[in-house]
Amino acid sequence: MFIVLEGIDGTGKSTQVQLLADWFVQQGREVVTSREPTDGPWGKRLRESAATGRATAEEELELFLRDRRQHVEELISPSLAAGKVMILDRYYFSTMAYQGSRGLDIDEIRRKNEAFAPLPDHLFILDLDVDLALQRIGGRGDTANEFEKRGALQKCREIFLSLRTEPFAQLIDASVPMENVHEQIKSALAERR
Ligand SMILES: Nc1ncnc2c1ncn2[C@@H]1O[C@H](COP(=O)(O)OP(=O)(O)O)[C@@H](O)[C@H]1O
Ligand SMILES: Cc1cn([C@H]2C[C@H](O)[C@@H](COP(=O)(O)OP(=O)(O)O)O2)c(=O)[nH]c1=O
Repeated sequence: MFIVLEGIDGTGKSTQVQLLADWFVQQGREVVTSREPTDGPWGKRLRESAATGRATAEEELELFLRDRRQHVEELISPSLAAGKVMILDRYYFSTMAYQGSRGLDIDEIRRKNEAFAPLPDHLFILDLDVDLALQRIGGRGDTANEFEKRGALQKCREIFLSLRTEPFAQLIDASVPMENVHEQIKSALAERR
């Protein structure tokens, strides 16, 4: 089973990945969790470029694709082939949202990814107001840099919301306490099994 959690920064993805993984382990399932960008060489370069000043959108897209190709080959596909539950914190829907918000063509981003990246069985889109998300990660959105970030995140949120009609997608209200978000995800899984 391949499960992906998406949403803008601060929506609670890494919190929910951990809660969900613990729940599957309690059911006796073997679980693998991971995240993108990865901790591999391409992912490290992406985090560095974010720290040292941004690459162009095209360069970023290229790096995310390289990082993801390696992730699929080395971890995602082998884990699924072994019958494990694979839970990911971000996947190519983040590329559609973030690099799409920088002006790249969203359908083309999707095509380039789906050429090699398997579709998830479940995509949970954690949705939260941008101001609340920024509050959770400690940014108030009132410096020039944060103001710019706020606008970009707003676009990302809209792109994530547009994915809710995908047959494998489920919109999750991330504004409620974390235990309640976890319950929403578990009941969506139970309904679709
Ligand atoms: N449902 C929730 N309500 C309030 N705070 C939350 C909730 N879920 C997570 N948090 C807190 O918000 C912050 C961001 O959560 P995190 O899981 O790191 O988000 P993400 O991985 O999406 O960036 C953390 O401090 C976390 O403890
Ligand atoms: C996977 C992915 C992430 N990103 C961005 C989203 C985040 O701002 C950043 C991820 O960095 P990370 O440090 O993992 O942040 P978070 O804890 O919020 O997930 O990279 C893209 O722009 N494109 C992508 O394809």
